[in-house]
Amino acid sequence: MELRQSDDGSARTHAIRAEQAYVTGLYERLDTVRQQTRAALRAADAAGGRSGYSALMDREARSNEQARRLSQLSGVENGLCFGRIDHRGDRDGDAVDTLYIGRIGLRDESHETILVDWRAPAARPFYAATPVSPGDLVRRRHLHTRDRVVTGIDDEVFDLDGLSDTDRRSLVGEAALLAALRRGRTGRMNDIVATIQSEQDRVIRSRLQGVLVVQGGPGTGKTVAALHRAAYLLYTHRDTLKRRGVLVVGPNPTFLRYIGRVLPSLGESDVVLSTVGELYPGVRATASDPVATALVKGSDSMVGLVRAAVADRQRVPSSSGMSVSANSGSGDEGASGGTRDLEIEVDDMTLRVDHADCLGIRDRTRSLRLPHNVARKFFVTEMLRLLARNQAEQLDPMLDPAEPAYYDETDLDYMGAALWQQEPVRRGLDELWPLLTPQRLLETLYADDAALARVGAEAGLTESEWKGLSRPLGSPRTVGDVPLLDEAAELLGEDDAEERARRRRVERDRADAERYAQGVLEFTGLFEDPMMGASALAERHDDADRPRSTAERAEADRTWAYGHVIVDEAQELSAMAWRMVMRRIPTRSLTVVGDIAQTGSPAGARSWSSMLAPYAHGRLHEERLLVNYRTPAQIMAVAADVLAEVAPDQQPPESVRDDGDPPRAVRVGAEGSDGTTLAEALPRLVEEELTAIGEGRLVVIVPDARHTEIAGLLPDAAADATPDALDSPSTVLTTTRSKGLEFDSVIVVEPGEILEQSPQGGHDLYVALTRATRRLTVIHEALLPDMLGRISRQAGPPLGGPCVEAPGPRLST
Ligand SMILES: Nc1ncnc2c1ncn2[C@@H]1O[C@H](COP(=O)(O)OP(=O)(O)OP(=O)(O)O)[C@@H](O)[C@H]1O
Repeated sequence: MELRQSDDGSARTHAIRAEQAYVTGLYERLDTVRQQTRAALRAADAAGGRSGYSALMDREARSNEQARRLSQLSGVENGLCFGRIDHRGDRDGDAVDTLYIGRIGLRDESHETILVDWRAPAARPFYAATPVSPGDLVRRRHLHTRDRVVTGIDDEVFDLDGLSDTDRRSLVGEAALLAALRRGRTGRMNDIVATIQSEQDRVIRSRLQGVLVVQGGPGTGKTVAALHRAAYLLYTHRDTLKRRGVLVVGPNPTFLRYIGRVLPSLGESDVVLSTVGELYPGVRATASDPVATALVKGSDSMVGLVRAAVADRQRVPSSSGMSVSANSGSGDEGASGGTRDLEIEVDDMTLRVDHADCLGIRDRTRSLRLPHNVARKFFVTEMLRLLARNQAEQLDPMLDPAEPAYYDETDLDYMGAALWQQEPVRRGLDELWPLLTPQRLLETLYADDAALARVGAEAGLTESEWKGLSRPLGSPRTVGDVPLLDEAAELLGEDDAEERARRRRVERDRADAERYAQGVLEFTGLFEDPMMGASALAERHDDADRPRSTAERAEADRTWAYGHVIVDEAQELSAMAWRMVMRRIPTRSLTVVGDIAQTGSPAGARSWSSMLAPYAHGRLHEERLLVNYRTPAQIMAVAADVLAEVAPDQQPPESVRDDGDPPRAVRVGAEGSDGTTLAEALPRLVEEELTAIGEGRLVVIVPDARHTEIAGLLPDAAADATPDALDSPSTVLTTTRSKGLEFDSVIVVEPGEILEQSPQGGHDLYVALTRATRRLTVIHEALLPDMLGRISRQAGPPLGGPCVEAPGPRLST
């Protein structure tokens, strides 16, 4: 496209006008495509033709595809086109070849590309070109738009000689990146599709296979790059990933809500977002364990513990009246009591099975190496046979057991089946080899100290370790329990007879409903209407088993194998959590995003290779992000001092921004202040900071133990870590809950206490200090830790008021 300077305006104005004309054309085309898709959706919904369940499924699939396309087209309204690249070249004799880059690809009526999808290979130079290696790019232009209006342009010129005189005059310099970074925060992460940097682009376009680790300090764009990678992979490997889906694992529901808008804005909504605490279908765990317990539950000795817990429920009768645990399988019955025969009272008769026979059946059942619930069928059948034989002997003592007819297996099976209907028989056998859910297994284990001691010893736990697991029945489930549930589910397996029966029932009911609907249509005379079929009518009244999207099916299925998994804040995952995640991705196609320097969980990672090598089978590839796009340099310098103390081997990232306000320290309630208490000073400080940031977001980050107290001082701030907490202008969070988030203003309360609160306290403090995009204040009664010396030095000498502060808004007294 040739830009011409008009007589009545600057070259820039003219360039914007020209871009506006192009962008208007793109929106017109978008409107047309939307109309066409809407019509296709209506047609798919109304399609008649074959009736029956499979035809219904086909129709649903077509309709879902059109609906997905329509939602993609609606998601790209804002910032449809955000850039253009001019290649050196002479296609059609032009001096430059121009491509426009946007959120989706568009073609005009004659199938010429008018907008290139940002994920397409042709768009790559827009992100990858640098002044050092520009390839054949002459210029990269960012287009800024509001609604459908072009409000500005930014150019980066790689080859001035390649531009015409007019083009050169129209160059504008405002850096698109910095403009994006300076925007006030809204509590929701935005996509960065217009300003992806080349190191991030490498991450985004890395190949699908293998384990990609993205290590980077705070604010380096790990999360946002990982989300763009999800969109890129879905675009590039649509066939594979459409069937298997993509899972994004984040640290908590607030974080998931924070990032929740990015993928839809990139036209991808069919992705499962989950925390570790929600990864087991039907479970929503948010509570956490004390540090020592979390450490034990996260360690891989839990593999042995869960295995021993299952074996502990495969019992033989004992003389102490309770069933004897028999973990060893050797026949040595352990400490719980001596041996006893199985005795069950049925119809005035005591049925008996020898202890040795019970032991033999149990060991044979175990040797099948089937999951516990699946193997139960064998155990029960064998036990029933022996009970039936005993019953036959007692009913007719004259029968000679040596007589062949006596041992007719069919008779015994028949008698056994009748015995299975008797409550005492069921109860007796259930006690020996119960049908177990993972939840029941763990809850009853935690509530039974004797079982914990047995099972803990078997798994090699110390007394204090297994005692840390003890808790009463009905206690809230913790996030650390979820990987153990998953582990237990693997060992227990499912007896899927019920599910198969359910499906048969659903199909039968659907056929009934269709027959009934056909009758209704005939009765009402509507059967001649081509828009109305019996299956469609039946379906209107029953959509319980309607075909669901890949994401919906994946989310509901514990054994679903995803096509790709992205784990964010991955340093927090314990060894047990990794086992759970890896079960969901047998192909090991993963993106692992995190920062070892920010590990706060006692059971989290200290090194990527030690955590991931066992799974990666040599296919571990690491990319590093080194530039901090969030935290201005002055604030980052304070955080870097903390990092140097707590993890001297880790490098802090370099800030791209130096435009924040100087960080400050405010001392209250002690020497150096006028005695103002924290309770008086904090609400005023919050108010001042909110005024200073205008429309943005503020967080007060507190030591774990003081969350309730400090939330009580700030009634207007959101304090529960609910997903919508970030909709409020101010929020009170612990460091754990603030992971991955960012705020215009951050107030850290009593950093010394955060430092001391756990062995990982220094890392927590580093996380807290790096959440700020503009302003950081530390408020404290106790002396500041030495590692925060810079903030007090920056603050200068005490002013004699309640606070010691650097330039910037002062706390009014
Ligand atoms: N290329 C970019 N263009 C515009 N904004 C960017 C870019 N890269 C990162 N950002 C912004 O920088 C901020 C930090 O990004 P992000 O949260 O992804 O960092 P992170 O590495 O995950 O941080 P942390 O480890 O602290 O969670 C976000 O606001 C993000 O939108």
